[in-house]
Amino acid sequence: MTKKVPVYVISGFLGSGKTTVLLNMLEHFKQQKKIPGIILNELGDENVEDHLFKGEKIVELLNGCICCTIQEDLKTTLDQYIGQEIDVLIIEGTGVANPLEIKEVLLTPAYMQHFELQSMISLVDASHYLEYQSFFSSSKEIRGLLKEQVTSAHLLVLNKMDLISEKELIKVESKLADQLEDHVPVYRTSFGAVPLEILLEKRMHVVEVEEEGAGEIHHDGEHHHHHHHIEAVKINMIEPINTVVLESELKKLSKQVIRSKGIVLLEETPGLYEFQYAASTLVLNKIEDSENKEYKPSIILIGKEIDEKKVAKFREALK
Ligand SMILES: Nc1nc2c(ncn2[C@@H]2O[C@H](COP(=O)(O)OP(=O)(O)OP(=O)(O)O)[C@@H](O)[C@H]2O)c(=O)[nH]1
Repeated sequence: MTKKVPVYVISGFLGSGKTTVLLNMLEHFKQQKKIPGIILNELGDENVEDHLFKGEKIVELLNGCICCTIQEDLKTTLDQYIGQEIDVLIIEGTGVANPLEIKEVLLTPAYMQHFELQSMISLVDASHYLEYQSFFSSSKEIRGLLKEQVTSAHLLVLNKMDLISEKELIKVESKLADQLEDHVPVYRTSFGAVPLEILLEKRMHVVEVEEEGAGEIHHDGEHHHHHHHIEAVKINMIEPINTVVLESELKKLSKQVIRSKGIVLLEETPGLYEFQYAASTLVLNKIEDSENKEYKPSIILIGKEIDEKKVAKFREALK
Protein backbone atom coordinates (compact mmCIF):
# COMPACT_ATOMS: atom_id res chain seq x y z
CA MET A 1 0.00 0.00 0.00
CA THR A 2 1.25 3.47 -0.79
CA LYS A 3 2.02 5.76 2.09
CA LYS A 4 -0.78 8.11 3.03
CA VAL A 5 -0.12 11.81 2.75
CA PRO A 6 -0.59 13.62 6.07
CA VAL A 7 -3.04 16.51 5.79
CA TYR A 8 -3.45 19.64 7.91
CA VAL A 9 -6.47 21.89 7.59
CA ILE A 10 -6.13 25.53 8.63
CA SER A 11 -9.32 27.41 9.15
CA GLY A 12 -10.35 30.65 10.77
CA PHE A 13 -12.24 33.78 9.97
CA LEU A 14 -11.08 36.45 7.49
CA GLY A 15 -7.84 38.04 8.62
CA SER A 16 -7.35 35.73 11.60
CA GLY A 17 -3.80 34.78 10.55
CA LYS A 18 -4.21 31.59 8.51
CA THR A 19 -1.74 32.58 5.83
CA THR A 20 0.78 33.62 8.47
CA VAL A 21 0.60 30.14 10.05
CA LEU A 22 0.71 28.45 6.66
CA LEU A 23 3.91 30.30 5.74
CA ASN A 24 5.50 29.25 9.04
CA MET A 25 4.66 25.64 8.30
CA LEU A 26 6.02 25.87 4.76
CA GLU A 27 9.29 27.30 5.98
CA HIS A 28 9.64 24.36 8.35
CA PHE A 29 8.89 21.76 5.66
CA LYS A 30 11.37 23.38 3.29
CA GLN A 31 14.08 23.20 5.93
CA GLN A 32 13.27 19.52 6.35
CA LYS A 33 13.52 19.04 2.58
CA LYS A 34 9.91 17.91 2.47
CA ILE A 35 7.69 18.71 -0.47
CA PRO A 36 4.43 20.28 0.63
CA GLY A 37 1.28 20.44 -1.45
CA ILE A 38 -1.01 23.37 -0.74
CA ILE A 39 -4.67 23.88 -1.43
CA LEU A 40 -5.83 27.43 -1.03
CA ASN A 41 -9.48 28.15 -1.02
CA GLU A 42 -9.69 31.85 -1.71
CA LEU A 43 -12.66 34.10 -2.17
CA GLY A 44 -13.19 35.87 -5.47
CA ASP A 45 -11.66 35.01 -8.82
CA GLU A 46 -8.11 35.97 -8.25
CA ASN A 47 -5.74 35.00 -5.54
CA VAL A 48 -3.98 38.08 -4.33
CA GLU A 49 -1.53 36.05 -2.29
CA ASP A 50 -0.02 34.15 -5.23
CA HIS A 51 3.30 35.90 -4.84
CA LEU A 52 3.75 34.41 -1.36
CA PHE A 53 3.94 30.87 -2.67
CA LYS A 54 6.41 31.01 -5.53
CA GLY A 55 7.81 27.62 -6.41
CA GLU A 56 5.33 25.60 -4.34
CA LYS A 57 2.95 22.95 -5.58
CA ILE A 58 -0.24 24.80 -5.18
CA VAL A 59 -3.79 24.38 -6.32
CA GLU A 60 -6.42 26.96 -5.71
CA LEU A 61 -10.13 26.59 -5.38
CA LEU A 62 -11.34 30.02 -6.19
CA ASN A 63 -15.01 29.95 -5.55
CA GLY A 64 -15.10 29.51 -1.80
CA CYS A 65 -18.13 31.32 -0.51
CA ILE A 66 -20.37 31.17 2.51
CA CYS A 67 -23.36 29.72 0.71
CA CYS A 68 -21.80 27.32 -1.82
CA THR A 69 -20.35 23.95 -1.11
CA ILE A 70 -16.70 23.52 -1.97
CA GLN A 71 -16.83 19.75 -1.71
CA GLU A 72 -16.92 18.91 -5.42
CA ASP A 73 -14.07 21.31 -6.20
CA LEU A 74 -12.07 19.98 -3.30
CA LYS A 75 -12.48 16.40 -4.53
CA THR A 76 -11.26 17.35 -8.00
CA THR A 77 -8.28 19.08 -6.45
CA LEU A 78 -7.44 16.16 -4.18
CA ASP A 79 -7.62 13.86 -7.23
CA GLN A 80 -4.86 15.95 -8.81
CA TYR A 81 -2.64 15.34 -5.80
CA ILE A 82 -3.11 11.56 -5.73
CA GLY A 83 0.07 9.88 -6.89
CA GLN A 84 2.05 13.13 -6.81
CA GLU A 85 5.32 13.34 -4.96
CA ILE A 86 4.25 15.33 -1.94
CA ASP A 87 5.17 14.64 1.67
CA VAL A 88 2.44 16.68 3.30
CA LEU A 89 -0.69 18.53 2.23
CA ILE A 90 -1.93 21.75 3.78
CA ILE A 91 -5.43 23.00 3.08
CA GLU A 92 -6.24 26.59 3.94
CA GLY A 93 -9.95 27.25 3.94
CA THR A 94 -11.35 30.65 3.08
CA GLY A 95 -12.22 32.84 6.00
CA VAL A 96 -15.81 32.01 5.28
CA ALA A 97 -15.49 28.30 4.52
CA ASN A 98 -17.05 25.72 6.66
CA PRO A 99 -14.16 23.51 7.85
CA LEU A 100 -16.43 20.55 8.46
CA GLU A 101 -17.03 20.31 4.72
CA ILE A 102 -13.32 19.80 4.21
CA LYS A 103 -13.18 17.21 6.98
CA GLU A 104 -16.16 15.37 5.50
CA VAL A 105 -14.41 14.99 2.15
CA LEU A 106 -11.21 13.74 3.77
CA LEU A 107 -13.19 11.13 5.69
CA THR A 108 -14.52 9.51 2.54
CA PRO A 109 -13.35 5.97 1.73
CA ALA A 110 -11.80 6.99 -1.59
CA TYR A 111 -9.69 9.74 0.02
CA MET A 112 -8.89 7.90 3.24
CA GLN A 113 -6.87 5.47 1.13
CA HIS A 114 -4.53 8.27 0.08
CA PHE A 115 -4.71 10.98 2.73
CA GLU A 116 -4.60 11.00 6.50
CA LEU A 117 -6.06 13.99 8.29
CA GLN A 118 -3.75 14.94 11.15
CA SER A 119 -5.34 17.99 12.65
CA MET A 120 -7.89 20.71 12.09
CA ILE A 121 -6.16 23.91 13.20
CA SER A 122 -8.43 26.87 13.77
CA LEU A 123 -7.24 30.44 14.08
CA VAL A 124 -9.15 33.01 16.07
CA ASP A 125 -8.37 36.71 15.84
CA ALA A 126 -8.47 37.54 19.54
CA SER A 127 -8.76 41.26 18.83
CA HIS A 128 -11.97 40.94 16.82
CA TYR A 129 -13.61 37.89 18.31
CA LEU A 130 -15.98 39.68 20.66
CA GLU A 131 -16.99 42.13 17.98
CA TYR A 132 -17.73 39.35 15.49
CA GLN A 133 -19.66 37.50 18.13
CA SER A 134 -21.77 40.40 19.22
CA PHE A 135 -25.35 40.21 18.19
CA PHE A 136 -25.47 43.75 16.82
CA SER A 137 -22.34 43.82 14.76
CA SER A 138 -22.52 40.53 12.96
CA SER A 139 -25.06 38.42 11.18
CA LYS A 140 -26.41 35.13 12.38
CA GLU A 141 -24.63 33.46 9.48
CA ILE A 142 -21.26 34.84 10.54
CA ARG A 143 -21.76 33.90 14.16
CA GLY A 144 -22.71 30.37 13.10
CA LEU A 145 -19.63 30.09 10.96
CA LEU A 146 -17.33 31.41 13.68
CA LYS A 147 -18.79 28.86 16.03
CA GLU A 148 -18.17 26.06 13.61
CA GLN A 149 -14.60 27.18 13.04
CA VAL A 150 -14.10 26.91 16.80
CA THR A 151 -16.03 23.71 17.46
CA SER A 152 -14.38 21.81 14.62
CA ALA A 153 -10.87 22.53 15.93
CA HIS A 154 -8.42 19.97 17.23
CA LEU A 155 -6.11 22.86 18.09
CA LEU A 156 -7.29 26.39 18.62
CA VAL A 157 -4.78 29.15 18.00
CA LEU A 158 -5.76 32.39 19.69
CA ASN A 159 -3.84 34.81 17.51
CA LYS A 160 -3.19 38.58 17.58
CA MET A 161 -2.61 38.57 21.32
CA ASP A 162 -0.49 41.69 20.86
CA LEU A 163 -3.64 43.66 20.11
CA ILE A 164 -5.71 42.89 23.20
CA SER A 165 -5.67 43.74 26.89
CA GLU A 166 -5.71 41.21 29.72
CA LYS A 167 -9.30 42.21 30.47
CA GLU A 168 -10.44 41.53 26.92
CA LEU A 169 -8.57 38.25 26.89
CA ILE A 170 -10.55 37.00 29.88
CA LYS A 171 -13.80 37.76 28.07
CA VAL A 172 -12.63 36.12 24.84
CA GLU A 173 -11.47 32.98 26.60
CA SER A 174 -14.64 32.62 28.58
CA LYS A 175 -16.69 32.96 25.39
CA LEU A 176 -14.52 30.36 23.67
CA ALA A 177 -14.78 28.00 26.61
CA ASP A 178 -18.55 27.84 26.07
CA GLN A 179 -17.98 26.42 22.61
CA LEU A 180 -14.84 24.35 22.96
CA GLU A 181 -14.68 20.85 24.25
CA ASP A 182 -12.53 20.47 27.33
CA HIS A 183 -9.80 18.47 25.68
CA VAL A 184 -9.13 20.94 22.86
CA PRO A 185 -5.94 22.89 23.56
CA VAL A 186 -5.87 26.68 23.12
CA TYR A 187 -2.54 28.21 22.19
CA ARG A 188 -2.19 31.97 22.67
CA THR A 189 0.15 33.72 20.30
CA SER A 190 0.87 36.61 17.96
CA PHE A 191 1.75 36.43 14.28
CA GLY A 192 0.89 32.75 14.25
CA ALA A 193 4.07 31.84 16.10
CA VAL A 194 3.04 28.39 17.29
CA PRO A 195 5.89 25.94 17.95
CA LEU A 196 5.97 23.41 15.15
CA GLU A 197 5.68 20.41 17.45
CA ILE A 198 2.38 21.79 18.70
CA LEU A 199 1.16 22.79 15.27
CA LEU A 200 2.03 19.49 13.63
CA GLU A 201 0.92 17.09 16.35
CA LYS A 202 -1.38 14.40 15.06
CA ARG A 203 -4.66 15.07 16.82
CA MET A 204 -7.24 13.38 14.65
CA HIS A 205 -7.60 9.75 15.65
CA VAL A 206 -9.09 7.22 13.34
CA VAL A 207 -9.04 3.54 14.07
CA GLU A 208 -9.13 0.95 11.38
CA VAL A 209 -10.82 -2.40 11.77
CA GLU A 210 -9.44 -5.03 9.46
CA GLU A 211 -11.33 -7.73 7.66
CA GLU A 212 -9.52 -10.57 9.38
CA GLY A 213 -9.94 -10.95 13.11
CA ALA A 214 -13.33 -9.39 13.70
CA GLY A 215 -13.41 -6.99 16.56
CA GLU A 216 -9.69 -6.47 16.52
CA ILE A 217 -9.00 -2.79 16.29
CA HIS A 218 -5.78 -1.41 14.91
CA HIS A 219 -4.89 2.01 16.09
CA ASP A 220 -3.06 4.42 13.91
CA GLY A 221 0.34 3.78 15.35
CA GLU A 222 -0.32 5.56 18.63
CA HIS A 223 0.45 3.81 21.89
CA HIS A 224 -1.37 6.09 24.28
CA HIS A 225 -4.64 5.82 22.40
CA HIS A 226 -6.79 5.32 25.46
CA HIS A 227 -6.55 9.01 26.22
CA HIS A 228 -7.59 10.00 22.76
CA HIS A 229 -11.01 10.89 21.63
CA ILE A 230 -11.68 8.58 18.75
CA GLU A 231 -13.58 10.49 16.13
CA ALA A 232 -13.72 8.08 13.27
CA VAL A 233 -13.56 4.35 12.69
CA LYS A 234 -12.95 2.78 9.32
CA ILE A 235 -14.20 -0.76 9.02
CA ASN A 236 -12.87 -2.64 6.04
CA MET A 237 -15.65 -4.95 4.98
CA ILE A 238 -15.66 -7.26 2.06
CA GLU A 239 -18.73 -9.41 2.64
CA PRO A 240 -22.11 -8.24 1.36
CA ILE A 241 -24.34 -6.69 4.00
CA ASN A 242 -28.04 -6.39 4.59
CA THR A 243 -29.34 -2.81 4.36
CA VAL A 244 -32.05 -3.23 6.99
CA VAL A 245 -29.47 -4.56 9.44
CA LEU A 246 -27.07 -1.75 8.54
CA GLU A 247 -29.66 0.93 9.23
CA SER A 248 -30.84 -0.58 12.49
CA GLU A 249 -27.28 -1.12 13.73
CA LEU A 250 -26.37 2.48 12.91
CA LYS A 251 -29.39 3.67 14.85
CA LYS A 252 -28.28 1.64 17.85
CA LEU A 253 -25.07 3.69 17.85
CA SER A 254 -26.90 7.01 17.78
CA LYS A 255 -25.16 8.26 20.92
CA GLN A 256 -21.67 7.86 19.45
CA VAL A 257 -22.13 8.01 15.71
CA ILE A 258 -23.39 11.23 14.20
CA ARG A 259 -22.58 10.36 10.65
CA SER A 260 -21.63 7.34 8.65
CA LYS A 261 -20.78 6.63 5.05
CA GLY A 262 -19.12 4.02 3.02
CA ILE A 263 -18.95 1.76 0.03
CA VAL A 264 -20.60 -1.61 0.42
CA LEU A 265 -21.69 -4.77 -1.32
CA LEU A 266 -25.33 -5.67 -0.67
CA GLU A 267 -26.85 -9.08 -0.06
CA GLU A 268 -29.96 -8.22 -2.04
CA THR A 269 -28.44 -7.01 -5.28
CA PRO A 270 -25.06 -7.13 -7.09
CA GLY A 271 -22.70 -4.19 -7.53
CA LEU A 272 -21.11 -1.66 -5.26
CA TYR A 273 -23.17 0.93 -3.45
CA GLU A 274 -22.19 4.15 -1.82
CA PHE A 275 -24.16 4.96 1.29
CA GLN A 276 -24.68 8.07 3.33
CA TYR A 277 -26.18 8.06 6.80
CA ALA A 278 -27.08 11.31 8.50
CA ALA A 279 -29.89 12.38 10.82
CA SER A 280 -30.88 8.70 11.28
CA THR A 281 -31.53 8.25 7.56
CA LEU A 282 -29.72 5.83 5.30
CA VAL A 283 -29.43 6.64 1.59
CA LEU A 284 -27.88 4.22 -0.90
CA ASN A 285 -26.71 4.92 -4.43
CA LYS A 286 -25.34 2.44 -6.92
CA ILE A 287 -21.82 3.23 -8.12
CA GLU A 288 -22.20 2.96 -11.86
CA ASP A 289 -18.69 2.36 -13.11
CA SER A 290 -17.39 0.57 -10.05
CA GLU A 291 -15.53 -2.05 -12.13
CA ASN A 292 -13.31 0.66 -13.54
CA LYS A 293 -12.44 2.21 -10.24
CA GLU A 294 -10.39 1.02 -7.37
CA TYR A 295 -13.05 0.90 -4.68
CA LYS A 296 -12.55 -1.06 -1.51
CA PRO A 297 -15.70 -1.75 0.45
CA SER A 298 -15.55 -0.06 3.82
CA ILE A 299 -17.74 1.65 6.37
CA ILE A 300 -16.75 4.84 8.13
CA LEU A 301 -18.33 5.81 11.42
CA ILE A 302 -17.88 9.42 12.46
CA GLY A 303 -18.77 10.76 15.86
CA LYS A 304 -17.44 11.48 19.27
CA GLU A 305 -15.62 9.17 21.64
CA ILE A 306 -16.57 6.09 19.72
CA ASP A 307 -16.56 3.04 21.91
CA GLU A 308 -14.49 0.11 20.66
CA LYS A 309 -16.72 -2.58 22.12
CA LYS A 310 -19.77 -1.15 20.40
CA VAL A 311 -17.89 -1.04 17.11
CA ALA A 312 -16.95 -4.70 17.45
CA LYS A 313 -20.59 -5.53 18.13
CA PHE A 314 -21.70 -3.49 15.12
CA ARG A 315 -19.17 -5.32 12.98
CA GLU A 316 -20.42 -8.70 14.21
CA ALA A 317 -24.07 -7.83 13.60
CA LEU A 318 -23.36 -7.04 9.96
CA LYS A 319 -21.76 -10.38 9.26
N1 LIG B 1 -0.95 42.76 14.93
C1 LIG B 1 -0.99 41.53 14.44
N2 LIG B 1 -1.16 41.32 13.11
C2 LIG B 1 -1.19 40.05 12.66
C3 LIG B 1 -1.03 38.94 13.51
N3 LIG B 1 -1.11 37.81 12.78
C4 LIG B 1 -1.31 38.19 11.51
N4 LIG B 1 -1.35 39.55 11.42
C5 LIG B 1 -1.59 40.36 10.23
O1 LIG B 1 -2.97 40.29 9.92
C6 LIG B 1 -3.17 40.29 8.52
C7 LIG B 1 -3.97 39.06 8.13
O2 LIG B 1 -3.18 37.91 8.32
P1 LIG B 1 -3.29 36.64 7.37
O3 LIG B 1 -2.33 35.63 7.85
O4 LIG B 1 -3.23 37.05 5.94
O5 LIG B 1 -4.78 36.21 7.70
P2 LIG B 1 -5.72 35.19 6.92
O6 LIG B 1 -6.52 34.51 7.95
O7 LIG B 1 -4.94 34.37 5.98
O8 LIG B 1 -6.63 36.20 6.13
P3 LIG B 1 -7.66 35.93 4.90
O9 LIG B 1 -6.81 35.48 3.75
O10 LIG B 1 -8.27 37.29 4.73
O11 LIG B 1 -8.66 34.93 5.33
C8 LIG B 1 -1.79 40.35 7.89
O12 LIG B 1 -1.51 41.69 7.59
C9 LIG B 1 -0.86 39.85 9.00
O13 LIG B 1 0.43 40.38 8.92
C10 LIG B 1 -0.85 39.19 14.92
O14 LIG B 1 -0.73 38.28 15.75
N5 LIG B 1 -0.86 40.49 15.32
